[in-house]
Amino acid sequence: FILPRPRPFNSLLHAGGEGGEKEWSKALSESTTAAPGTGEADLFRSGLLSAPSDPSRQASSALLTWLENEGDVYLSDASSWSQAPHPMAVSTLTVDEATNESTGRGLLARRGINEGDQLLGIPLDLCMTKSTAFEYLNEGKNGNPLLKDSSGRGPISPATNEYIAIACFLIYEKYVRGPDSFWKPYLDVLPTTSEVGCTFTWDDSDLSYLTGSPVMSATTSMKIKLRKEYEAFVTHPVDGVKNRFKDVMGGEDVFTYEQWTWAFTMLFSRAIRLQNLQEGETVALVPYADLINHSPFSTSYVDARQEGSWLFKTGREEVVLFADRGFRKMEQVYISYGQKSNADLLLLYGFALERNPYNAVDVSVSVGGGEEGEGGGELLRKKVEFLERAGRGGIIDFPIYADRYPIEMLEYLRLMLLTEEDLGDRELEDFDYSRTVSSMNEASVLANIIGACEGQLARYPTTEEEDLAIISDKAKFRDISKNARMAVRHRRNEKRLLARTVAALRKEMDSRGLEGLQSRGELKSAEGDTEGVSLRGDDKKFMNKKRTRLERQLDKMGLDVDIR
Ligand SMILES: C[S@@+](CC[C@H](N)C(=O)[O-])C[C@H]1O[C@@H](n2cnc3c(N)ncnc32)[C@H](O)[C@@H]1O
Repeated sequence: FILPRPRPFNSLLHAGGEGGEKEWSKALSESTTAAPGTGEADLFRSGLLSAPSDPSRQASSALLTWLENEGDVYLSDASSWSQAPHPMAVSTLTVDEATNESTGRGLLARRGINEGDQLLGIPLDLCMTKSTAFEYLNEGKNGNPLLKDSSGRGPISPATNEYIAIACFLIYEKYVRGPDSFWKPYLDVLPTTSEVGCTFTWDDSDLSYLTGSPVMSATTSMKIKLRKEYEAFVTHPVDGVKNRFKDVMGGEDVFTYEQWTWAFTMLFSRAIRLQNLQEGETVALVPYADLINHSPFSTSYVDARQEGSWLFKTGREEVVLFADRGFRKMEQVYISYGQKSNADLLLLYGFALERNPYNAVDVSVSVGGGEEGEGGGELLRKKVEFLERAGRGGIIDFPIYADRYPIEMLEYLRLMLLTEEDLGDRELEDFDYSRTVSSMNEASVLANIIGACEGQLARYPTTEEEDLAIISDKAKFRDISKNARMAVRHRRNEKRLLARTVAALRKEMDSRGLEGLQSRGELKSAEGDTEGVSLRGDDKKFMNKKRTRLERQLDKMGLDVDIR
């Protein structure tokens, strides 16, 4: 039993609260001003909204109407009985303040927002999930035709990966159902592939600006992965949907690879993993919530909960968001997409940030110096076995941040650079690698990290200064594509981060009196003894390869992508 949602009305008799002076004056002021927040006209005057005739502004309005009509979502800027005015408004013209690049649509505070305020509540059945894909494609919900192949099965099966199910759903609704789709108002606000600009959709000319960056190999393997999934789900001669549903999906202009790439661009850049559902986790495209841009400084995350108050649960689930801090009127509201490096953001979201505390460049650390089986004495063998027992054999990627590197990396290197002399008559198990083993060992560790960073720096065809010169020539810089500008800024930031790490490590070696060991050549003999710690970005000949953070993240999405 759901009460009809009350419509706005202004009677002072229903001011709510305890009827005290404060309530009374609040009610008075709300009833005498046209709208307590910022109306669309105010936003337009401030340059935050385009003209009412602008098609992208009309598409935003159509989305809000759809949410109000189909989901009973309250998005009005007027207050109503028991309902505060909705606190946000859609802007079609947001920009990144540091770079002045367009960041597409975004949500703005239309009045002051307090920390803890609920910002939105979207019913789960207006979200695109594997379940809704099944309801619309397999069961013909809301007037959709029933899709059945020759053996009576629909396109989505329990075994279908969630991302692939939603990709199929998106393409079907946008390109097959088109104007008849229930989801049209939502599909109409989704950007194009090039507006988002994930690196796996860039052309070769734009990609060439990323030469030397670890994003390159991640991009290449993502392309390979998407192509493989396309061939398995769409064009496979027997099991592919083009063959199974020839009449609706078989045509040359639907379920194309371009549409597949667009669907995955939408998924990577705006799908949310809802964790708090009654039935566990699900991946979802959440209309309206997905208009909020990312800030690495935000601590707000979107998640699900049961609709209604703690007393009157409706049994339905909704997606909610609460403000992590106060927002001033007209300020842009941000959420966090997670603690992501610029490389991850560029690959999956098509942008990188000038200020990002989670920015990191991954360097690879491996056991064994050269070809498999080459070199390696007794001590190296023991180290490899020790690491394998600890589940850390083979190659490991460690993120280098601007101001820190993982303690785990130090521990790993201390072990790998341990000499016979350090060992004495003890076993490898007897050491506490979270502490300095010996001055010589510590100097080797720091020198190796410096070597890894310098090795990575040497892989870029341009220097940081050259990149800066390109960025500073404003007229020329504007003339290259947006992707190319992103790439140049990104590679410059990677170089800056690595150079800072090198400088900080040199300083640390100096302050700990370790620089002397290195310059006197004593380190060399220490390294010689270890027979093979190496740090490198792109060697393909590693044994027993470990997964990178991004690979693990993609694996969680059900996409087993090999990014090396
Ligand atoms: C979930 S959507 C947010 C809404 C989006 N701006 C739109 O127009 O639909 C994520 C996309 O927004 C853009 N975006 C989000 N945060 C950004 C930021 N801080 N800087 C630049 N672009 C951003 C990127 O294109 C990203 O792929």
